[in-house]
Amino acid sequence: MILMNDIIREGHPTLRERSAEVTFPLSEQDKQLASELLEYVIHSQDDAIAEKYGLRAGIGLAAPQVNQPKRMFALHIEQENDKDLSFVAINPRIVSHSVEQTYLSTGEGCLSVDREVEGFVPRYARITIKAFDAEGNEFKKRLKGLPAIAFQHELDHLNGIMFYDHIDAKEPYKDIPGASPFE
Ligand SMILES: O=CN(O)CCNC(=O)c1cccc(Cl)c1Cl
Ligand code: NI
Repeated sequence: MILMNDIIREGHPTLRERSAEVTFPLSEQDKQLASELLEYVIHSQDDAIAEKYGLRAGIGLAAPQVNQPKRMFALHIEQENDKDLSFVAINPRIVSHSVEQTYLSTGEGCLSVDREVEGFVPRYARITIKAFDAEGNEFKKRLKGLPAIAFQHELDHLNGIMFYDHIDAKEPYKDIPGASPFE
């Protein structure tokens, strides 16, 4: 299982690389990686397991964060209407997006960043994505709210982008035109 000391931190060059497309059928290693990424985010949100293994909570985890520069990440977001969002996205891409932007009013955090970086991170408010599952089946989703924000945070990791790259250093809380905050 993935533990905190498997997660690389800012300064490690892999975090600034563009990850490579995954080829199908997945190798056994890539299948294992995909399931371990999802397992990490699920475990990290279980207080008992997180405490037992010293896991810092996350709603997503990208392969480059465990020094595997491959285009895959996992998301696990429990939603009120218990329509949990829980999946691995392989070779993910945004196929369309709203003009409207949003941002998390609390800002974003990252397991690869051992410090608070304050400020609004502008994200597309709504996105249509396509990706493959571990069996090679392509799927399409329309996301908004936290799922949309998290998907963009993870996709950035596959392109060597960190969340704070989007924060206006001079005015971290600068109003983002036409954006409604996601509270
Ligand atoms: O790349 C994934 N991580 O670094 C996991 C830790 N960060 C989070 O769970 C997190 C926290 C706040 C906002 C967003 Cl969008 C995300 Cl993703
Ligand atoms: Ni991150």
